[in-house]
Amino acid sequence: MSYDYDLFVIGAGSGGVRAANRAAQAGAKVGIAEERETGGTCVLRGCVPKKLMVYASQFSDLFKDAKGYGWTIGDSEFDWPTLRDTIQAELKRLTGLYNEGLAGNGVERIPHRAVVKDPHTVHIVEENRDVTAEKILVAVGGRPSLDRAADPDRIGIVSDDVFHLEEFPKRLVVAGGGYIALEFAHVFARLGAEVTLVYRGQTLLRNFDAGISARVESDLALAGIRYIPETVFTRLWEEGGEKHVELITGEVIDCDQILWAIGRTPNTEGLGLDLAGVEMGPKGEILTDDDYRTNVESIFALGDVTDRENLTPVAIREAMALVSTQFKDTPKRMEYDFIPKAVFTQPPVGTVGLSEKECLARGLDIEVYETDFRAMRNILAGNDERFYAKMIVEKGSEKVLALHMVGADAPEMIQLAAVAIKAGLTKTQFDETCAVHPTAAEELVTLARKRPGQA
Ligand SMILES: Cc1cc2nc3c(=O)[nH]c(=O)nc-3n(C[C@H](O)[C@H](O)[C@H](O)COP(=O)(O)OP(=O)(O)OC[C@H]3O[C@@H](n4cnc5c(N)ncnc54)[C@H](O)[C@@H]3O)c2cc1C
Ligand SMILES: NC(=O)c1ccc[n+]([C@@H]2O[C@H](COP(=O)([O-])OP(=O)(O)OC[C@H]3O[C@@H](n4cnc5c(N)ncnc54)[C@H](O)[C@@H]3O)[C@@H](O)[C@H]2O)c1
Repeated sequence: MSYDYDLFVIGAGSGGVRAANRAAQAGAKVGIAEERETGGTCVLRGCVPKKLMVYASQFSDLFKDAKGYGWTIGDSEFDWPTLRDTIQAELKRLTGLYNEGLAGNGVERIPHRAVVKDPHTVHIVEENRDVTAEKILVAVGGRPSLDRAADPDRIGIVSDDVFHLEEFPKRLVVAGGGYIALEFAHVFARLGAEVTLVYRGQTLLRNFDAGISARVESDLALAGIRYIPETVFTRLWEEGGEKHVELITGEVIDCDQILWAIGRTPNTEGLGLDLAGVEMGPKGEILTDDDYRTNVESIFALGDVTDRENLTPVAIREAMALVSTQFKDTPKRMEYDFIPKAVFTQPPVGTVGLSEKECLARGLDIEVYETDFRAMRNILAGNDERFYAKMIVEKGSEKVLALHMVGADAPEMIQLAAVAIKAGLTKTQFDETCAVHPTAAEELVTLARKRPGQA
């Protein structure tokens, strides 16, 4: 049987684009459909514009810190439309580069919504035509969730909307306690907004090590962010040019914007997967085996739509493993242990390996080394920000199992520490590595302080 394509990819985000390019480079005939712009969440509504906003927001602390170093800074003023429009122009440039990359590799790009019709057929909705493929890859990602019961009129915004706001919100209320809620709470607070964070749970970043959660919570106060845990929104409304949110406690907060950052939902609604017989989980995530194959032999899925580890580098590595296995005859699998993670709070989080709680739950015999200091840079600045690090070491083997940090440059440090930790290096090997002085990172090769009570 002959098909129009060897591989047809639905969704041109981080995972889809990488799979399409690599499969085409390996000689496959590839098509890719995208209903919005090429690049997907990370490039257009996630990592990239978020990180640019983080950079923009860091200037306010720099201006404050500069005084202690002898600088007199005149009145500084932040202009939201300038930042918003500059970011959008940069994203347009990046989308263009992604399109050029696909074209350069000979991938046929269809700028429309596509849905699955049967195990080898994809329907291009706007063109009302079908294409056939030997293999179909579903890489449609996810979208921000919101609580429809509390917000039936959609008064609140979601992360996608943040990058297009007409006006800068002087008072922002955020629901959530994960990556997105925390990153935006810090960004907006530093850009000058009065921020309130409302979280339904007790422990922020609940899947992280408890040391990180505790430090991230105390850093909210340093940033001037009001934090209300164990609370949810019950009602949102607009009146007199303002937005209002009622909390389950009965308190009403008047504000300019309300941001839902309560998780993401896989984009599988109306995608035809049920017609093709593809199995999905309770959130609508696509279930696959370790080679990204669904229960339907010719249909594959990866990235956020599978709701494993919803991170760009994971989607990209999954795509490369898929192409190696399916199109290059060199089977490969993504390794999910030791995925380094960063949360771009201020100061940011960098982490790799199991949390202390997970180590204990697995019955591992561990030693915990901790450090908590005020970095040199902050002393003259009169800035109370601290650096926290926890290293978890397996007793006996001395292997470093995990490193959890909150502090300036932690995401940059964790990328490199992850190489050593994934390679299975021991605490002694860390200690035998000469320090770089004066840095905060040197603490990682001089960690001597075990938690009190440990031998
Ligand atoms: C605010 C925010 C910040 C983030 N920050 C980070 C970060 O700092 N670091 C990090 O690693 N990760 C971050 N992420 C997560 C990261 O963006 C995702 O993990 C990554 O984009 C997943 O890639 P993907 O290919 O699975 O899906 P996506 O990038 O979401 O791509 C899916 C694409 O499919 C398209 N599509 C959907 N349905 C159809 C259809 N039927 N037909 C055609 N096209 C369709 C969509 O329009 C989209 O372009 C962030 C996410 C958000 C929301
Ligand atoms: N730096 C990064 O790498 C980065 C940044 C942003 C997003 N991401 C990815 O995107 C995913 C989605 O991010 P997210 O922050 O939306 O989800 P999340 O799952 O990380 O956090 C959502 C949080 O909201 C809480 N919540 C749920 N309902 C609530 C309610 N009604 N009121 C208050 N709180 C409520 C949940 O308990 C949870 O803690 C992340 O898990 C991550 O994989 C990564």
